[in-house]
Amino acid sequence: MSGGAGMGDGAAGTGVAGDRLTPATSAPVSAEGERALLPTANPARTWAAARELLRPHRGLAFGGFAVMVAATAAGLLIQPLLGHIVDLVAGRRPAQALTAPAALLVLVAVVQGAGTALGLSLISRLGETALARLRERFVERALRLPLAQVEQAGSGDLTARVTGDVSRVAEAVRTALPELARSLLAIVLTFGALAVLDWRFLLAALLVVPIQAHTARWYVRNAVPLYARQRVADGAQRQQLLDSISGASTVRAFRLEAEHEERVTQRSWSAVELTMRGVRLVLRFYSRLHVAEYIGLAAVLVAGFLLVRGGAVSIGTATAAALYFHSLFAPINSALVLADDAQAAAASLARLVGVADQAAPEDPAPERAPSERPAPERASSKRPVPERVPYERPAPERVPYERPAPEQAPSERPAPGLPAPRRPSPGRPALDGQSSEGASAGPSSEGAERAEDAGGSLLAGDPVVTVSGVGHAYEAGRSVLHDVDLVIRRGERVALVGASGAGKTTLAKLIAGVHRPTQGSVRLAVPERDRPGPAVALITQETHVFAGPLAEDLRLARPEATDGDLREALARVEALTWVEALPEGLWTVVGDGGHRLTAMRTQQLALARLVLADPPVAVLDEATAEAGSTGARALEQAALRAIEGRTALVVAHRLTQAATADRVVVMDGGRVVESGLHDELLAAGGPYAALWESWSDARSGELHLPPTHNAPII
Ligand SMILES: Nc1ncnc2c1ncn2[C@@H]1O[C@H](COP(=O)(O)OP(=O)(O)OP(=O)(O)O)[C@@H](O)[C@H]1O
Repeated sequence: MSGGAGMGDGAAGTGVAGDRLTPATSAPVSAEGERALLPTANPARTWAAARELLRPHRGLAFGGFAVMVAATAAGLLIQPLLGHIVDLVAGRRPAQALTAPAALLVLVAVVQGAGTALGLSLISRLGETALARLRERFVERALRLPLAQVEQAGSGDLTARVTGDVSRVAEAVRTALPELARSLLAIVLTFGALAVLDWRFLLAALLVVPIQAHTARWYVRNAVPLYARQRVADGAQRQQLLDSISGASTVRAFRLEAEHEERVTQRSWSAVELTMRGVRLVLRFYSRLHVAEYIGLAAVLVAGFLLVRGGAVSIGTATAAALYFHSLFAPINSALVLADDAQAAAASLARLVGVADQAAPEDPAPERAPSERPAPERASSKRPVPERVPYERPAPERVPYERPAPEQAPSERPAPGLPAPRRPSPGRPALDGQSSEGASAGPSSEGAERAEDAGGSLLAGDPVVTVSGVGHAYEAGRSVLHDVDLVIRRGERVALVGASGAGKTTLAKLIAGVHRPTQGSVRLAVPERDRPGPAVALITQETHVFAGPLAEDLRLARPEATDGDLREALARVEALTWVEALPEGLWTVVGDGGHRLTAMRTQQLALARLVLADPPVAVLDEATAEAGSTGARALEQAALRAIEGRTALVVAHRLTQAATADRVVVMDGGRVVESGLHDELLAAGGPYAALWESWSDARSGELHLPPTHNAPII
């Protein structure tokens, strides 16, 4: 039973256990078929992973097992001792004759208790150690999963695995596993003891085995797929709750409350329905077991009656046999119940192994630039400011969509599609394609080579970001970007504007390297700097403050920064005053459980981290969206100061950001539709002028756009 039970799960819809063609992991689609969830290991791989985890602790495993066998065997002396007492009483022996067996009973109980406690603690230690290793591996891999994969699965799936699945497996390791081992031992040894009393008792007791084996097989056959579906439904339900709650303002803005309620209700009910099916299954399972127990007990009693009548055994021996059989009820039931827990735990384990087995990224430190300084001890468990790398796809033959950079003199403007003219300049810094994730793995280095081939250094006006023929689809067949060409030149500050859903965030993420374009290429060519660091950093409004002293949070971006550097960075984004006013200044504990920071302050810290990380290219996406209008203006100023001297792409949700940019790029329907100076574009009376007008009207309160209107983001 336990073998089959332990193998529960479900690689939902991916094949049969042991089938050699079954992939080791599968990426199930949620019950609604809407999301490709993170992969789940198949049963064979789950077993193998469990064995791998236990292998280094074989000594502990054998020791624990031996102690448990000894303790259980000692416990089996109780029934014959009780039988002996029955014989003494039936033989009308004096009361003193009971003293010795009674004393032995006490001794057996003490030995059994102490042995069981020791054995359980050894087995628990074994389980906890293995679990700790699995958890470490899971977290290590989870932190390195490609963001696109996590986004596709939904963070709820990952959250469900980190919380629900980890605690289910931990609970099993702490309680179910040791108890299951104890019960299985008790069952096997008790059958042995019955044989020692008289082989005919064993025969009578074994009558139940076919019934129970059939019941167990029936249960496993039904429970395995059911538990797997339950896990998937659970992940989908959590994801829906997260989607609806975290996007509550959007849901309300677009009047989608009813639709979301409906989706939550649907997913909850599918989870409830599966749970109820599980309950009914368990009830039917127990009723079959009880029938088996009473058939078995009746058989042992009849055998005892016949054997005593034939003079083959004493009443005491028959009593001991009946007690043995009765004592099997508890371990058999508990083994089956625990097998139930083991089923659920195995399904959870398969989901953890599925993630833990994800191939480690080629780059051992994917979030860092290849030449980035060695991580100091304190930074090892934390992630730096999200920073990304360029990647390279074979660039199709295209003429880049490009307008001359505004600061260039007309005579210096390149012809459309041609690189900017280069002037010899001995003092210019050399080029390097360095950046974060995967740069060393190859693709990104091409950009560097090309840049160096082209002259080895950059001037103001040289392309730093080159987007060529880029298209992107989050889901196959549903392109959200089409044929985007864009060149951002050194030192240029480009504002990206457009209606909601135009594709601004997608383009920003592609440039920051969060996603790979499904078509075309994004190249970065950045100058080599004295201090290695990320080539490009992205700030979104989902900035995070890690729990701990504020100084440590800032040092994620530059671990070797002195307190003076931190203060300088804070001053640059106008945060130093409030930081120094905190109870312990830079050492105030912030984040969960610490001093709570407003959204605006959190954004300021993100900007200070950007200053410290000092990337040549900065991508700001909605960095000021969280703040109220006064705060937004202050943040706008802080952002301007943080990106001073960098090549920057700013997703401008307030068009004042566009008005002061070097160039405005307007997107609509996943395409770049206009590009130029604010004044030029206003004068041209095109899409930008229309956006500006509706934005200005909305700001002055003359126009109140309905929430579902395809309005510019403001
Ligand atoms: N992770 C995703 N999975 C599937 N579709 C997505 C995803 N992210 C964005 N989209 C879709 O891509 C399109 C472009 O979205 P994007 O967020 O890039 O636009 P945007 O201009 O930044 O809009 P907003 O300002 O509202 O964020 C939209 O239709 C959006 O629904």
